Amino acid sequence: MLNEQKLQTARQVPTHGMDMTMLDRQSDKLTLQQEKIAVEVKDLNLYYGDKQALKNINLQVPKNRVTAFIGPSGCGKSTLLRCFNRMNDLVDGVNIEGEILLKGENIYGKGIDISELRRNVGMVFQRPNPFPKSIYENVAYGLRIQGINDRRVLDETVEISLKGAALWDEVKDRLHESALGLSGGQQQRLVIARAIAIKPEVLLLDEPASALDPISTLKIEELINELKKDFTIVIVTHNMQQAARVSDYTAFMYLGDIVEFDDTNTLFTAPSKKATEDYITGRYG
Ligand SMILES: Nc1ncnc2c1ncn2[C@@H]1O[C@H](COP(=O)(O)OP(=O)(O)OP(=O)(O)O)[C@@H](O)[C@H]1O
Repeated sequence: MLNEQKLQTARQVPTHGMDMTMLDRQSDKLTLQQEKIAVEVKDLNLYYGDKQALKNINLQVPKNRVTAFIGPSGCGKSTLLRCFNRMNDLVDGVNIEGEILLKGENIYGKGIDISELRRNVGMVFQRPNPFPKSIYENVAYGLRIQGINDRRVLDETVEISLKGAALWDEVKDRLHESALGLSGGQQQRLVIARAIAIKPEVLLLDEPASALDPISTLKIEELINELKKDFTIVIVTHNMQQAARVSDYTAFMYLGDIVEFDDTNTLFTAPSKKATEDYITGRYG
């Protein structure tokens, strides 16, 4: 139902005051068929005890793109994100069925090395969580636990990662000072530098800017746009404008289902499901 009339209608509905013209930044419609797929979710069900939190999820996450999960509180966004690096394994009473393929291998299969998985799939949380160590040691941490202590390699990685996280200029003269002395926005970029230092395939961002002020939020959004050149990014956000600004593809979730998944432009301007339209136009959620 992506006809011109529907597109016009969808563009006319009020969308939480969102400026939908920003979505015209992509002149060409992205199509999943033309993408390389980084992660594939197949028939994924997740139960917390008796309660089913994810219902038969099937999803292809395109490589070197930003994919956003949106939907009302409790719909399963964070739960789905945490499946990508098996963070839910840590929850008591959780039961997971189905497959998630990363580089063709089922991460829930037998013989999977969880530490190796988490090296390949990095994660950044809502609240910045730097270690109580120096800025330098925070970024070098992942290499050190791999046994890499060569000063030249560490120096180079710290510099490249901090540059990659758009933080280098602000901290290059205080690398050996405590990371806890940085502002919240700087700490979040430091945590991103720490995550990218070990060159993961996929970077999971769970509401990475929701605890930050507007300027820091903008910096994180700009950073996400840069990082997708090197990483596949999946982001959970409550903020629909943010999803529209930063993502290439968006999944709208409701009650544990993916109701609709499409390129962001289409999902926000011409959703094919009424539930999606109701959500993005503020009728519920
Ligand atoms: N550790 C847990 N144990 C039991 N139930 C849980 C647990 N974590 C989440 N849930 C339940 O699973 C469902 C999905 O939660 P989840 O946190 O994934 O939703 P969400 O869409 O990310 O919500 P929010 O936007 O509020 O963060 C909710 O009903 C929630 O109560």
